[in-house]
Amino acid sequence: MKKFYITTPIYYVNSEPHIGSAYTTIIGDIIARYKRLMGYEVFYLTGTDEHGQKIMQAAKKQGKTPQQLCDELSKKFEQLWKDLKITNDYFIRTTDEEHIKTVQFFVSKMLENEDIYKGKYKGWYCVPCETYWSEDEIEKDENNNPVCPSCHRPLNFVEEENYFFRLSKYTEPLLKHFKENPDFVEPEFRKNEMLKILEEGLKDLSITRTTFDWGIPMPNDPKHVIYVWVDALINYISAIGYGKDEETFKKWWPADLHLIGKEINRFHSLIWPAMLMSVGLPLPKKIFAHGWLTVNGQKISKSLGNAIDPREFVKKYGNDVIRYYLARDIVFGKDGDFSEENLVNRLNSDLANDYGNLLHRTLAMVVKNFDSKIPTPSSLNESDKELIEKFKNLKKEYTEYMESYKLTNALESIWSYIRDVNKYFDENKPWVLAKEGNKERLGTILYNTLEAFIKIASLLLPFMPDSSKEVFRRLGQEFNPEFVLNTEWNSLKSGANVIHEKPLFQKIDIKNIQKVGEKKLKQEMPENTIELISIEDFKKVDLRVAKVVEAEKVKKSEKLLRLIVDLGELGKRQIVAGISKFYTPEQLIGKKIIVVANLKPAKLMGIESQGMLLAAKINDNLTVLTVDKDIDVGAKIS
Ligand SMILES: Nc1ncnc2c1ncn2[C@@H]1O[C@H](COP(=O)(O)OP(=O)(O)OP(=O)(O)O)[C@@H](O)[C@H]1O
Ligand SMILES: [Zn+2]
Repeated sequence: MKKFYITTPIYYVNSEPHIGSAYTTIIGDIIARYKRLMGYEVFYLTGTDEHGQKIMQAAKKQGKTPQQLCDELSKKFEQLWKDLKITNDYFIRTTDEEHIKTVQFFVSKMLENEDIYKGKYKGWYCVPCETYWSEDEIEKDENNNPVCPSCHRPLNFVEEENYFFRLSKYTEPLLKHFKENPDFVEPEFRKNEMLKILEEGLKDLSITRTTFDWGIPMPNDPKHVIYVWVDALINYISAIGYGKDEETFKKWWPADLHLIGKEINRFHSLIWPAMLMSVGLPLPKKIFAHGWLTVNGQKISKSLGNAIDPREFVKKYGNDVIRYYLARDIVFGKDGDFSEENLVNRLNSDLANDYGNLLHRTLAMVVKNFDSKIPTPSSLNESDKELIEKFKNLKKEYTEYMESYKLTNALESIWSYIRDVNKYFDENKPWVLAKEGNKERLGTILYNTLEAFIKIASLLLPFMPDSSKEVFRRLGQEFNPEFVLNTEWNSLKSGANVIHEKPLFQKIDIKNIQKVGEKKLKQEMPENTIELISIEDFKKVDLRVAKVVEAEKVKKSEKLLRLIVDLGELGKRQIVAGISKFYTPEQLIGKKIIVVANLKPAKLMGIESQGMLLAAKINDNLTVLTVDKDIDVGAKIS
């Protein structure tokens, strides 16, 4: 039997799942169900990533042990996948005893192969991404603080004795693999990003940490815990028995598809393949890095606080509608804004109007003219033959698109056919035939429309499992989409009793909906958690009213302005502020603003800044704080 092994990333259990994590899992489920429909034996894997500093910090914030936090949140992920009817075959947790053993076994092999050495790591680390960054990779924020080039959050400086993986050694073999397997990473533009990194040459990777212990101990030196990404990536083989059940492992490995978000492509397309090369295992066949769901152009994420709870949407619109919307409206591979308006539009026009209504109209006529029984077709004319021919083309197109993961295109093709079937129905005017009493021709048209419909429902099964099953029930057919698709035409059993109930999809008036909107999920990330401070802490900050007396742009900087401000009794100060995108120097001169007067001086682009002005910022908007009534400069703020 043909087999297909597909994986999602394992999700960090630092907070609850959101629509972004659901997106990957739903897309994975669509692909898994499609492959099963095509006769493959499928293993669909998902799970949770539970080690590392990020989880440890989240647990600490909540006064829990990391294990407690992991147990609680991992359950929520597992439950959500059940609620969303995800057909994963296994759910792996990186705190599973078996996984821990496998990771140690894998790393021991890397040690045996002399791919690991001891060294000193000195550089930056992003806890939210659990990623190391070198000095030349980091970015700076407007206050010149180092931030992560991937998620733009603050970085920690790390200096530790670590074990390193000789990743650099695999630059050439990886380049060769990329050249020999041009479809290894998709989409193409994501592959090119990886090639660029490879062409610059890979650096060795620190793969252990010593400053905390929430991780898997290094087998030869348990003071060190294994870097959480090394631990996480191994899940893809530990779940299928690597190192303990050779037969199962051989059956499934190499994976056919690692489905991931674009921000973790480097780990999957470079580091993971190098790790596999190191222990002599074959590489996965394909890595597909999809885009992000965004809100107002920003990534939906737990830590950005714009997370949307998928359960609310499922409750309101149903599982199939969400699945359809995500696959149809967000072009697979690219970023796309998640919008409830667009979702409702898709529901109304594609699902209720084009699709559901066709079944409704046809069944109404079967009830009225054929005593609720599927009629028997008679001889075919040109328009019938064209309908059949067009389905053959659709099936071919659908298979090609689905095989290359062009899910959005596959749905477009199906809808183009649905419009053809609607046209076939309308142009043959069955209501006229009914009036004329031409039962033979009427029966043929209704039969063909329903045959087309059950075929469409079968193609849609991976996308909308509930409504597809419902179509079989309403047409009084045994649920067997494989049979329907493998039968050229006339798969429907005539004489079967149909069920004519309310339409498959109900339209919703966009004006009357109360939007589910953004529901803030619990925030566990430290930088976003509101931390309580005492009044004494607040009093340490000396805030004063100051007047801007001079302002100019800092040469060679897009962001910085140099200001001279008058603080009255405290004299004049020079302040450098990252507000040039929002204010011209002229707009600031004469303004009374708020300044932190007791901040340690710091240099920005070589210019000393002797304080800091206060400004409010959200998304791409910034405003400098001023006073409501006139007051003397130097006035204290409390
Ligand atoms: N906005 C999104 N759009 C599409 N996929 C997403 C989105 N957010 C998360 N994912 C999926 O989840 C994976 C990352 O999982 P992770 O647990 O790190 O979620 P996260 O919300 O991005 O985390 P955090 O905000 O805490 O950094 C991505 O690779 C992708 O598969
Ligand atoms: Zn980051």
